[in-house]
Amino acid sequence: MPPPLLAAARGRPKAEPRLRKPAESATEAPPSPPAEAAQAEAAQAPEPPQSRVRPHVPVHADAVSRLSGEDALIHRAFAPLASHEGAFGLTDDAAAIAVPPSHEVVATTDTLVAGVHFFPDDPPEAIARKALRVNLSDLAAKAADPLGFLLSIALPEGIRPEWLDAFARGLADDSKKYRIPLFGGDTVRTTGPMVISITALGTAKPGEVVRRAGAQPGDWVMVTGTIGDAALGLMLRKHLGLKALNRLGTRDKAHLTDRYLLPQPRLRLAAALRLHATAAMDISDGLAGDLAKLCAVSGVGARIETALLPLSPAAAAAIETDPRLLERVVSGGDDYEILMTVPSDDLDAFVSAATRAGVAVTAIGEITAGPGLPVLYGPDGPMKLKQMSFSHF
Ligand SMILES: Nc1ncnc2c1ncn2[C@@H]1O[C@H](COP(=O)(O)OP(=O)(O)O)[C@@H](O)[C@H]1O
Ligand SMILES: Cc1ncc(C[n+]2csc(CCOP(=O)(O)OP(=O)(O)O)c2C)c(N)n1
Ligand SMILES: [Mg+2]
Repeated sequence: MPPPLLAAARGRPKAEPRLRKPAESATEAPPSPPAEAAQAEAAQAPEPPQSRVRPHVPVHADAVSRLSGEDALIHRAFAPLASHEGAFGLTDDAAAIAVPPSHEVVATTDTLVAGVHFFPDDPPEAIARKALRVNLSDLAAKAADPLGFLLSIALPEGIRPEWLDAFARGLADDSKKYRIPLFGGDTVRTTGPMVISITALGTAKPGEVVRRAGAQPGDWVMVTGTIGDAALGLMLRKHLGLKALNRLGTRDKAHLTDRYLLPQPRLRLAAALRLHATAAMDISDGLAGDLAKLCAVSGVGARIETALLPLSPAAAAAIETDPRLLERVVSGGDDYEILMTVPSDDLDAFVSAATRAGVAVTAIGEITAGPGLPVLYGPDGPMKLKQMSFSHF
């Protein structure tokens, strides 16, 4: 016996087909009519039915959270971050988000894998914040304003509730700090290492996004903050036993390892970038390799003076003891600073705007006619790098 609903459906008289005949269906696009005919057809066509506007319905999130362990976990850890009404308290299939009028959506995603991007025993708060911040850094490099983010997390066996609560706390802190609410995500079990993937959405006015393509010969090459701290911090974390790093004082060491753990997305630079930068990107893989990518898509070359690189006192002290560390500084990655090019006529205005925004910027070289790989001049002339940047493959 079929269930009553199915039986009723079977007994129903066939409805008139409402779709077009198969020959005209979407699988084979009909030839496009001439413009005049199309206009006439449009004039006669009935108004498309208006879709129903559904009122906002209060969400019974507590009841949902009682359904399964997975729902309870999502409700407890992540729902508090879903402050946007359109995230429906993380109880629906998808979020529905209004974009501010006359803006476009800027979308970016980055994945972090335990053992590849962070150490499994890093503090869970810091892992969460890093996962969000590396995405915010991409939005910052495009001069976009944060709108919201999606979080997918694959958890191995043995992750304790306290770990997840701390992870959620770190994420909540940064979600508030950078005013970027959680729109949704996915939580799954994995038999491999932990994987955290965040997709950040931002907004910008059409044409305002600063591209990697756009650098012009004669532009200044500039960076925010300091370069190389995180790469040296990673060496410290890996206990590579390098004298130059081990000899640093406790505060210097803490500075480098903090810079590895917690990137500082330079979102405040957005207005200055929009006004003055011809090209921009964030430095995730390493200055030399990332500049090479920017040059390649811009069809230019670059000449960098490493003596001009902004270094923290800790990095400067380490390089002074062991000059070979300069190579790590320019190619190690994990900086999450912004690399941008600025026409020489705009330099003063750009530096003033950045300074007003509280972001330090430094000119480190110039864009040359190309295309070609950037050349980095060190104390002994052009550097011959074993590799320009981190690469997964
Ligand atoms: N699996 C993928 N599917 C689609 N696009 C990808 C994928 N991986 C990378 N990309 C795209 O390739 C470009 C370079 O990626 P990546 O080097 O990771 O940039 P970023 O340093 O900004 O994260 C970006 O436009 C990114 O969106
Ligand atoms: C435990 C650990 N080992 C090595 C690194 C170095 N590292 C891993 S990925 C990466 C580059 C950035 O990651 P990627 O996935 O390439 O980010 P994207 O360029 O897409 O933003 C670096 C420098 C690290 N961060 N942590
Ligand atoms: Mg990426």
